[in-house]
Amino acid sequence: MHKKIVRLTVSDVRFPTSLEQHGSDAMHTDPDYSVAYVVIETDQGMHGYGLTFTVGRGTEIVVCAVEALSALVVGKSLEEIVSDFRGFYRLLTSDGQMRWIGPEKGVIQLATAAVLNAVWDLWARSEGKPLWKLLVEMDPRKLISCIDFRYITDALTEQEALDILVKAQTGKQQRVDQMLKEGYPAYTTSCAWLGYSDQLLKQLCTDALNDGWTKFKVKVGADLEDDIRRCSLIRQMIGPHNTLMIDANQRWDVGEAITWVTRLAEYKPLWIEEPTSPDDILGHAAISKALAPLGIGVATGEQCHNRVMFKQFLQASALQFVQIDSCRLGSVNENLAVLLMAHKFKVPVCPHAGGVGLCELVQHLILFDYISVSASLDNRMCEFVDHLHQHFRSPVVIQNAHYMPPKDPGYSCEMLESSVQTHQYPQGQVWKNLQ
Ligand SMILES: C[C@H](O)[C@@H](O)CC(=O)C(=O)O
Ligand SMILES: [Mg+2]
Repeated sequence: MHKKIVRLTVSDVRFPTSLEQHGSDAMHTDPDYSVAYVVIETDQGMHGYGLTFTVGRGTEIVVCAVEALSALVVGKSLEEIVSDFRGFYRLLTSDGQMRWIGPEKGVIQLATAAVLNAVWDLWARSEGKPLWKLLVEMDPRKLISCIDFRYITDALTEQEALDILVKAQTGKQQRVDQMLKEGYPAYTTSCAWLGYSDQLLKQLCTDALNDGWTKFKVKVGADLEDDIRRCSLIRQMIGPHNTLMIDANQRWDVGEAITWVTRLAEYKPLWIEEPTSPDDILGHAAISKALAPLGIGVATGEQCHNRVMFKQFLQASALQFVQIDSCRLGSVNENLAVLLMAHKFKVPVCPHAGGVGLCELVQHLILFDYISVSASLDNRMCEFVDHLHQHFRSPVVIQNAHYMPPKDPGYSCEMLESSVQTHQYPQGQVWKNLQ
């Protein structure tokens, strides 16, 4: 049946997380976790929900960008879109006038992600499947037809991508069954935001260990003595066999990153995340080379804005862990391209999640990666952050530090209407109360 999109609405929804320093790091000291929240509606009354993540001020600019894109979506039918999803992706990202304010980066790319996430949600709902299942059960050729290969064929051709997907058909059902039983391994960032006191860090780490967590990420980068104290504390608490990662959120220059992380090497971090500017591919390559003898890898991606950047990171051996983000890249379409490139370059994918709704979204992509692309869990895990899940209709389910595959149809990012109303900025009650 034809499903024509007749309306797109977008809301600026913010949560005052900065009040308690949730989400704080060396560069984002007062984040208010927020979303530009998109709802599309068809002439038959079906809805698709999408979002992109932001950290407070500036969300109104993303909202404007979504409004600018809406004319390209409203009036199209879902069938028309998915029969040539690559073409539709290009329509949004290559509009002859709007591409000037990108292309495929910054605010316009965040807005593209929000809109396309809603379209993917609508597609999965219309098929009655959670998104990961829609992807896993899709014919490989159809999947490939959703990806824009422009600018990446020197690293991955369509044929190579197809071969990867076809090869991974073997053993697929066992991996589906395994995921349904055990879930996908996760790590937690919730214990050690930069603004948390040592006392809170200890309390949260104790709780997390009791809940079965074995992999922990700590924010670093503002003050070396603080980092030494906090890393030493957390390493003592988790013991030598659990995994520690550190995240500097782009705080350092290249040389400074190498010196600083070398000082933290005794705490045996698996990776240093975002050591320097997210655009500095050769800088990341230099850091990777310098830290390799210490057994520390470089992870990045939460602000890597498109497949072309990821291509170069991979070509330059500038990262050892690919951190896809469901809202930074151009939705599922562009994430598929990066998952396939990472597989070709043999680099594990450990997605960025957290924020508002990022865990809900990215769990679908990493399940697809395991079942249909990588077929491996080696050195792989997905971030989890324990904030704001109560605002979603189908929140993530974590069991024994694993993401359990979502069962509800769609892409899991429909928010509760009451949460949207009370947190709209600036008119929602939560914000009125703070004035
Ligand atoms: C501002 C965000 O909370 C950021 O610190 C998240 C992040 O870097 C991560 O989860 O990794
Ligand atoms: Mg990070």
